[in-house]
Formats: sequence, C-alpha cells, structure tokens
Amino acid sequence: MNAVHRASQVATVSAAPILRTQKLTVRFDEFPAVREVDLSIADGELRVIIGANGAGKSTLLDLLCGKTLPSEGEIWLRDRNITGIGEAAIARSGVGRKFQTPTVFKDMTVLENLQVASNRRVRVFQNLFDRVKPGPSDKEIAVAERTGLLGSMKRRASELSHGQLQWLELAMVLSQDPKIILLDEPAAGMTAAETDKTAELLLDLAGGHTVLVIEHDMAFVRRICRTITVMHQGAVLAEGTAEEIEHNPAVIEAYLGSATLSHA
Ligand SMILES: Nc1ncnc2c1ncn2[C@@H]1O[C@H](COP(=O)(O)OP(=O)(O)OP(=O)(O)O)[C@@H](O)[C@H]1O
Repeated sequence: MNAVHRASQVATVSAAPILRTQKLTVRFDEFPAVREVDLSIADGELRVIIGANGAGKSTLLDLLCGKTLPSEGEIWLRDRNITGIGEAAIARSGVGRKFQTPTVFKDMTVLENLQVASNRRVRVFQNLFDRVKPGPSDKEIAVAERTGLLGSMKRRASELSHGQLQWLELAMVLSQDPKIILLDEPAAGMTAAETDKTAELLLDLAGGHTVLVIEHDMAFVRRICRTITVMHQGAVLAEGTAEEIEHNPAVIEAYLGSATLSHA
C-alpha cells in the first residue's frame, strides 16, 4: 500500500485533543517570534506545520518541549497544564523531540545508542569498557525493526547514511515511549528513497503516537498529512487540508515570491 493511500486511511485519530495551546506567545527582546497561537492536536494525529523561514515554527516546537519558556499563554497535555514545568518534566510527561541535526553518539553502535536512549545508559557506559556487552532488549529490537535499523545494530553510527542517522535519532526518541513526537524537518537532505521510507515511517507512527512535524517540502507534506497548520510572522495564518491551504488566498499572499509552496 502506498503512502498516499495510507494517509487517507489513518482512522485511529480520536476527537479528544492530546495537546492544546492557548494564546501561546514568546517575545525575544519585544520581538514576538510566536504570537497567540491556539493549537489543538488530536490524539494520534499527524499534523504538519509549514511556513516561510522565520515564521516561528522551530520556536513553537521549542515552546512545546519546554526548551523555551512562553512569555504568555498556556500549554495543555490532555487535562494537565504543563506550561513552565521545565524541559525534563515535559519529556517525562511523554513529549519527545527530534532535532534536525542528529545528536547520536557517532563512535557508538546503533544498539549502544539505543541503549543510551532507553535509560540503560549507566550499564552501557560501564560495559563499553568491558569485554561482554549487553545484547538488545525486546524493546530495542522492536524500535530498530520499526525504523529499518535491525540489520545495522552492530554498525557504528559514523558508518550510517544520512537517512539512517535520522532514523536512529527517531528510534532513540521512540525508545523513551513518547506519546507526542515533535520532529523538525525529518526528511531534510534525504534521497528520494529515504524520503519515501520516512513518509512510510511517519504514517506508521501516527495513530499509536501523536506526531507534530515541521516540514518545507510540500510534496512530502501532501503525502503524510490531512491537516496542515500554516504559520506566518509568528501566528497561525491558516489550517486545513493541503488542497485548502494551497488555494487559500492569505497563504498564497504570504508565500508570494517563495518557491516552497508553488513549486513543490
Ligand atoms: N533565541 C532567539 N532570540 C532572538 N530571536 C529569535 C530567537 N529564536 C528565534 N528568533 C527569531 O524568531 C523568529 C522565528 O524563528 P524560528 O526559527 O522559529 O522560525 P522558523 O519558522 O523555524 O524558520 P526556519 O524555517 O528558517 O527554521 C525569527 O525571526 C528568528 O530570528
């Protein structure tokens, strides 16, 4: 089944929002990078956020994962107000973030990286100096299988392709059992084949997880999601299907001169 078919068949999305923001705002020296954003993401949804450079997309994800504190507004995870509780507490609440640049340990194997991510860190560091190293747990095998890395468990991260490195980082996020996964341009710099696999992977994750993705590539966006949120100058400009967004006059106006939407 191809990704397009599967995008229209993600039926496990429930109506209740798992993540909500109310008038979420952050100012840097009076400059509003994110302005009064009201977001409502359903449990199991795969939502994509698009917008021109500087629209506030990354800053919004920084706010959601607690890396940046809001100046105003609130963030709710189901019925819990998580505004200002801190990055570690938000991560413990089930929000996982993958950045655009992978932060894997290049000298470690895929398995060792997964073990570091899944809180077997102390044992792993200890075992790096021992002859006998721990084998993969069932969970590590499952995560590696899901991300296409099962055959590469013993390879050093430095030997992986760009796409595999991105999947390894995603696998490391998955090892922490997040309810919500925040992804910054997951297919950036990938080959066409790697991009296809990433689209399949995100569609596979949605439903079981809630996935929020920043993406520039509209062809990729069309394949993976039903609802797109468009940001412009820190605020939400529009929300809707790819078709609705591409015909929205305000969106067309905001993108005028930008190749991103029209040429994708
Ligand atoms: N720590 C900061 N201090 C001051 N200004 C910031 C800071 N972080 C972001 N900004 C500004 O906020 C605005 C939004 O930036 P942000 O990185 O969120 O945009 P973006 O939509 O993710 O853009 P891109 O697609 O280029 O990554 C930009 O004008 C940026 O310069």
